[in-house]
Amino acid sequence: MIEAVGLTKRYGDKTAVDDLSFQVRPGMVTGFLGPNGSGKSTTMRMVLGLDTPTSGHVTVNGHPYRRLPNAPRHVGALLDAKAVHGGRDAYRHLLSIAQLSGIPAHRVDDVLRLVGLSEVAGRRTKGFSLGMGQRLGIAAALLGDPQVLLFDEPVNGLDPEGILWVRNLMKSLAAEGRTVFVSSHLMSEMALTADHLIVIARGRLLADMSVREFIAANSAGFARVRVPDTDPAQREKLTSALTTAGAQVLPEQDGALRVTGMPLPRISDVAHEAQVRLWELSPHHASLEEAYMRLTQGMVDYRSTADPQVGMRSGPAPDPAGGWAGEPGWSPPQQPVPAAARPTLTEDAR
Ligand SMILES: Nc1ncnc2c1ncn2[C@@H]1O[C@H](COP(=O)(O)OP(=O)(O)OP(=O)(O)O)[C@@H](O)[C@H]1O
Repeated sequence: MIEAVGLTKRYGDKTAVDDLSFQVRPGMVTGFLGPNGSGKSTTMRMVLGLDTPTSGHVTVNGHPYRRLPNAPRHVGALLDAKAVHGGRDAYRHLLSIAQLSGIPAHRVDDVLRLVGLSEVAGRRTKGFSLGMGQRLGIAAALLGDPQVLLFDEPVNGLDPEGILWVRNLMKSLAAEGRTVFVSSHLMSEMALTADHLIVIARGRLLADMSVREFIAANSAGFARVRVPDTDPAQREKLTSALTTAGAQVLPEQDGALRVTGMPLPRISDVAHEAQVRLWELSPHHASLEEAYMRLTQGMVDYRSTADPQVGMRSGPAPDPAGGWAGEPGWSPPQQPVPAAARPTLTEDAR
């Protein structure tokens, strides 16, 4: 268990982490989300005793990291996979960590096997690809067979097979009763991996709840409605009838309509009364990515010039009723969505 109470870190005028309190419990994967520069890495560094809080405190299994007896046997972390002595081979890199931490040497072979690097154990790490470096970093985190694990962006640079492997690894570590705290920018991946979410922005806590509760609380469901493509006038007619009846209607790029503020049976009735035939009337379940974008809108410090959120912001305000996104039986998308490349960053004019 990781517990932060009033955790605060200031660098001069900059408050990187601001009065943060949360618990990361064992037996589940807890996702740590936040826009760039929101304080995730600073928080993780304070958990690991690499940075000292300005005020507040954070403990691991009841002790500050620096006072944990034999800390590497209790806590493993992947913070920066590039922070490796490139002149050493993978085996020696891990062996030196094991020796410094009093971990038996046979664990090196165990973790190399676990992460799939046994065959390249004798190769210098400076020739490693980004994905191999991530696997080596994960191996180092697992060396002490710790009960508490922190991973900062563990799927960075991994191919789809590697991403699936990390997902299954996180889940199996949690299923063994370990505490797994993982930050990521890949919302689709978090939806598939995490049970619980801690979301921060500008150093402050925005949400601490299950993935399912998070989506229900931060998204509004909508209906997709499609009329026969052969008759554009029908689309106009339906848009007008639905708007008159109190719904909000937005055109989708593929010709369908996005309707909010009206239940599906009522949409069907309005279409029937307007004598418009429907080819599609389907509920849309918001994704974690959409819910996250809504929650953190206006709280990002950096934004790309070609803003990928523009389409989101033109949508209606969040519906406090939650629409049908919160219905029982909701489940996250099963197909991983390709991750958007990180945009070029420009400082937001605030
Ligand atoms: N050593 C430092 N000195 C001064 N400012 C710092 C330092 N470390 C972090 N910061 C600032 O604190 C804020 C939080 O940074 P942090 O790296 O924790 O965010 P993050 O959520 O991990 O970001 P990202 O998702 O981009 O990795 C940023 O504005 C950053 O510039």
